[in-house]
Amino acid sequence: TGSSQPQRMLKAVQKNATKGDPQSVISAIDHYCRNKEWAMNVGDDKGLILDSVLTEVNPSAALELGTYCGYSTVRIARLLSPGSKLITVEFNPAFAAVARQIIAYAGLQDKVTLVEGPSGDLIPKLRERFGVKSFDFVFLDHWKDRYLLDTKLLEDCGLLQKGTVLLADNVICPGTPEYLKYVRSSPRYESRYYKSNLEYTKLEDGLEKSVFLG
Ligand SMILES: O=C(NCCCCc1cc2ccncc2s1)c1cc(-c2ccc(F)cc2)cc(O)c1O
Ligand SMILES: [Mg+2]
Repeated sequence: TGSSQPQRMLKAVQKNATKGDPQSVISAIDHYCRNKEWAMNVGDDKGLILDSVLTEVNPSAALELGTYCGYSTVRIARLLSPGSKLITVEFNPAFAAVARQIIAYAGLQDKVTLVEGPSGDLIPKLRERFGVKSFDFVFLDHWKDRYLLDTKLLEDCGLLQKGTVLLADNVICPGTPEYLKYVRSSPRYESRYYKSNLEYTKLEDGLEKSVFLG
C-alpha cells in the first residue's frame, strides 16, 4: 500500500521545514500543494485574510471545525497570545493522525487540542470536556452543508458571545449557500465577504466574516 496524500504532505514538511518554525511549515505545505499535489488547505491567499482577521480578534478561546492536515490550525495557533487555546475538530482519523504530527512539528501542540469525531456530536460536549465558557473566534472549514447546522448548534449551546467572530472558508467554492443566506439576513449577525481565490488556483473563492451580535 502506497502513501496517502496527507502522508506525502507530512513528508514534505519533515523534509523542507524547520522543526519549531511554524512559518516554514506553512511555506513547505504551500510549496508542495502549489507545485506537486493540490490539497484543500485554506492556502496562502485566503491564509493572509485568516491571519489579519485573527490578529484583529486576538482570541483567547478559538474553535476550528475541519482540521484536515493542520495547515490552518498552524496558521491560527502561531498567532495566538500566550495562554490562549485552539480546539480543532476533525472527523477523519487518518487526517487527524497527520495533523497531530504537523502541529507538533511546528511546535504548537501546547496551544492546540485536536478532537476527533463529528462536529454535531462534539460541539455539545466542548464545555463539559474542555471547560470552554464560550469562543471568541470560530473558523468553519468542514462539511459545507454543516456550516449552518453547526452555527445554530453553537448558538443553542451558548458557545457564542456578543462579538464572537465566525470566519467561514469556501463560501463560493465549493459554496455554502444556506449558511451565507442565514448570516447575511439574520439580525443577530453583522456579515462581510472577503473576496479571494480557491487555494492554489485562479478560481474565485472567499471567506465570510460574521460577528455574532448576541
Ligand atoms: O470539503 C472541504 N473541506 C471539508 C472536508 C471535510 C472534513 C470534515 C471535517 C469534519 C469535522 C467534524 N465533523 C465533520 C467533518 S467533515 C473542502 C473542499 C474544497 C474543494 C474545492 C474545490 C474542489 F474542486 C474540490 C474540493 C476546498 C476546501 O477549502 C475545502 O475545505
Ligand atoms: Mg476549506
